Amino acid sequence: MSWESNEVNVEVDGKPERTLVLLGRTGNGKSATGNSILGETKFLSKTRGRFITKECKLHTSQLPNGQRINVIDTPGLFSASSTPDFTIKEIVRCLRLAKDGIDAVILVFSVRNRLTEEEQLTLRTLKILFGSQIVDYMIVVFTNGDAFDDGDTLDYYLEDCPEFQEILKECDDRKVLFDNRRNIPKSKKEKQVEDLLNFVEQISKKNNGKPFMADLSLELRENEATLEEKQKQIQAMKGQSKQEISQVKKEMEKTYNEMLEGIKEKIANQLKESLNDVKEQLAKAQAARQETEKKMTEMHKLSSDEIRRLREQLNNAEMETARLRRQQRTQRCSVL
Ligand SMILES: Nc1nc2c(ncn2[C@@H]2O[C@H](COP(=O)(O)OP(=O)(O)OP(=O)(O)O)[C@@H](O)[C@H]2O)c(=O)[nH]1
Repeated sequence: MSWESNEVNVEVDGKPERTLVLLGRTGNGKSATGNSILGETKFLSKTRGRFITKECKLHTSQLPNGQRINVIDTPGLFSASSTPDFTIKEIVRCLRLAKDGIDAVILVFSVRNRLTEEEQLTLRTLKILFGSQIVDYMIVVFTNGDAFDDGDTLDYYLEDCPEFQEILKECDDRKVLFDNRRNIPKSKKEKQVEDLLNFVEQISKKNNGKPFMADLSLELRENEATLEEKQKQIQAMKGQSKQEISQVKKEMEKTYNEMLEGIKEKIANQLKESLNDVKEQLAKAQAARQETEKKMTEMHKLSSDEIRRLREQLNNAEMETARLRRQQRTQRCSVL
């Protein structure tokens, strides 16, 4: 229990618990945002040293209205350095942690970091990987709100960042600015969390209370429930022979592994598709950049040639003027 009774007022539609997943590049402030949402430091954020989130983790807090807030922090899942195996493993871990599905996907960006090329393709990647309905659950959090302490605003900042336009348009402009520093005024701390959680409630209403990825989470949970049931059966088989017990154990492990492999394969196929798409988009962007550079070099060469030509013309004209002057002088001398 972290938020005290008079803090963070959110109108809830009765759901006792909400699960939020934080996604974003390493260093954008996911763990720090998770702590701000929970109202206390539960995730390790690299304030000092070089702590990097290595696997999906869940922490929980309770709001004054009794609602539990589960926050899942993730490692940088879509960076160029993450292998597909690692990403699949972490997505499965995240789905397992989100027992009742995901109520909101929080995309975390920092107003202090420029977007990388991969980040610019975030929306495409997420849509291919998780389906286009992901946008109905998305909220964009911009961290390092303190960068605007001198009076700038997020809207003013975004005017200069066309790369965010599509993401924000697709998620109905659900965006919140977070200042994750610990010693900020209490009212500021509460307001940013309240704004975020009000968006979560809005999302739930819009999606008729159905969380995101609920089906896959349910599939995992049901299989885990079967697994637990089988384990109980094994414990109850005390009178049976070792052979019989080992047979049931084997069957149980086989069924569970098959289910897990099925889910992993589903995710792997979608991941492959999204990685190919990212590769293709990056190659296109690189080709376009090379083409522009080539054109610039040609233009530069053309203008250098032009300058050289004009300079030669100028030299010739000067030489001609000098020649004419000399001629005039000679003529004048011969007349005299
Ligand atoms: N001034 C300021 N610093 C922030 C803010 N949010 C995060 N930071 C700092 O940014 C750095 C990175 O934050 P993290 O929360 O560790 O980032 P992360 O995205 O979780 O990174 P990984 O754990 O590596 O995935 C830390 O030093 C934070 O203290 C903010 O709003 N303002």
